[in-house]
Amino acid sequence: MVNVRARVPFKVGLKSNISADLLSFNELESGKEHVALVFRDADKRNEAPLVRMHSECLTGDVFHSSRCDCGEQLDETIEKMGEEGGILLYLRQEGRGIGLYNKIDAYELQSQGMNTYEANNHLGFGDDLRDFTEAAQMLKALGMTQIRLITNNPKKIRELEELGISITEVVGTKAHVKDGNENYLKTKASHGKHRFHFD
Ligand SMILES: Nc1nc2c(ncn2[C@@H]2O[C@H](COP(=O)(O)OP(=O)(O)OP(=O)(O)O)[C@@H](O)[C@H]2O)c(=O)[nH]1
Ligand SMILES: [Zn+2]
Repeated sequence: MVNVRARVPFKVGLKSNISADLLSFNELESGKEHVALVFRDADKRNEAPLVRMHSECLTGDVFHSSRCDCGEQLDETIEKMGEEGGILLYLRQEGRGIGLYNKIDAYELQSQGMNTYEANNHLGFGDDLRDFTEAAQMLKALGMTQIRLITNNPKKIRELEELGISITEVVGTKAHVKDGNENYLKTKASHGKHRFHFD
C-alpha cells in the first residue's frame, strides 16, 4: 500500500517565502518519483483540502516556455495554497504521459502546423496517456478522500471520482494567455473540453 516515506519542511514559490512540506512515497508501482507539497498542514485539518494534480512539464515549469501555461498554473497554485492551504501533487507524467523527448518531437510537428492532439496522434500516441491511479493512492495515503480540486480539465474530475476520491468543489485556474500559447489553449478548450476562466 502506498504510504508516506519522508516529510521535510521547506520554502517554495518565486520568492522562496511560502512554507510547505515536501513528501515522498513508498510503493508507487510505476517507480515514478511523484511528490506532494502540503501547505499549512492541509492534511491535518478536518475539512476537504484544495488539491491540484500537476503533471510535470519541464519546458513550462522550469523554463516558462511560451508554448503552454503549465509554469503559470504551478506558480498560481503555490501562491493560492500558501494562503489557503492545500495539497499539490507533482506527478512525473511529462508531456501528458508521452515523456519529454516525445513531447519535443510533438512540438516539432506543431511548428509544422499540427495542433497538440494531432501531433500526439501522428507519433502513434493517444491524446492523453495519463492515469491518475497513483495520484488517488497518494491522497488516500494522506487520509484524503474528499477534496476541492483545482483544474479546468473534466477528464481529471471524472477519473479521480472513479478512483474513489469525492470532489466537493472544482476550482478553475486563470487562463494564462501569452504570446505563443493561444492556439494551444484554444485547442484544449475546443477538443479537450477544458473550461477556462478568463479574467
Ligand atoms: N504531448 C504534449 N504534452 C503537452 C503539450 N503541452 C503541454 N503538455 C503536457 O501537458 C501536461 C499538462 O496538461 P494540460 O492538458 O495542459 O492541462 P491539465 O493539467 O490536464 O489540465 P488543468 O488541470 O486544467 O491544468 C503536462 O504534462 C505537459 O508536459 C503538448 O503540446 N504535447
Ligand atoms: Zn507545459
